[in-house]
Amino acid sequence: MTTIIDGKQLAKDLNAQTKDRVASLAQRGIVPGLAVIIVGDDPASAIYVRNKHKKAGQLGINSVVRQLPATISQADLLQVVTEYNQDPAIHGILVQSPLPAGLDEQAVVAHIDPAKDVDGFHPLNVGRLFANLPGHHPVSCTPRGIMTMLDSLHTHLRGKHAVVVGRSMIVGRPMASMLLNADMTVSVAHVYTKDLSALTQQADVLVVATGVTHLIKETDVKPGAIVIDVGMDRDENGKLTGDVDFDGVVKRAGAITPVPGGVGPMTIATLMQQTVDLCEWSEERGTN
Ligand SMILES: Nc1nc(=O)c2c([nH]1)NC[C@@H]1CN(c3ccc(C(=O)N[C@@H](CCC(=O)O)C(=O)O)cc3)C=[N+]21
Ligand SMILES: [Mg+2]
Repeated sequence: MTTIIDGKQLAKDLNAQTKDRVASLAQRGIVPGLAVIIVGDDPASAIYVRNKHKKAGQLGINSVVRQLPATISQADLLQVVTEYNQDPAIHGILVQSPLPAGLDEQAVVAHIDPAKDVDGFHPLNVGRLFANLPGHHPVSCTPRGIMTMLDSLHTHLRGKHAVVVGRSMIVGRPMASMLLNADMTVSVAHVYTKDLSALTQQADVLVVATGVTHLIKETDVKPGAIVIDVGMDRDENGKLTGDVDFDGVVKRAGAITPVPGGVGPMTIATLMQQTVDLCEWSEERGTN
């Protein structure tokens, strides 16, 4: 029997925990604050930001959405980040990706106070994850949410083989680091990988984040494998689908995430979790 990993339900469970933590903070007069900066008027980004804002409100997080024109200068954008860096009511800052052409996204991310870097994209936090340094630090929300999904299966990961397909800064690379930090043997595949299928067939845990619709078929998967689909692709009818051919792979996998209703909802729930983490950590340090 194949386990369908219910990302919606897991997100609900995680959000309930986050809401409890927010309530405990409220008893001490503390409200976690999240600043979401959105530049330009990309309609998909607007929907994502609205969803995050709505979820934050439901959990008692104070979310501030700052809509900026696509014509804003790099210097003015950095100044907005500075403003939130200095605002004690804000614990997490997120700059919605992608930024319009002409703006330097890496420079903007590097300008965020690492202690408020709720996406975990700041180079300092990327380095902390890569080095597996001890202590509190934010990490990329999608792979962290995937680790929570893996935890929910209560399977032994140590020494098992994880194959991550995709090497982006947001998913593939931090995912590989987290799986390595969980004592897995990790392979990272990408667009230049030769004989991808021979590699993916060795995976006990297979994470696919390529943006290539239905790249992974039933015969690419080891029987009983855990298959995590990070794809958010549109099929020929405009319907959301993944990088994994779910209908085929579900026959062979031990566990699999659907799209939609898998990794996506967990990403948002993890963002909320990490906003509250940042708030609690700043309280522990006494610096906010
Ligand atoms: N700085 C930054 N941080 C982000 O975390 C970030 C970003 N920029 N830019 C855009 C991407 C995209 N992203 C999604 C999160 C959840 C769903 C999600 O909940 N998806 C639902 C379905 C949504 C639908 O039906 O369209 C699902 O998979 O079930 C989607 C997309 C976060 N992003
Ligand atoms: Mg999903």
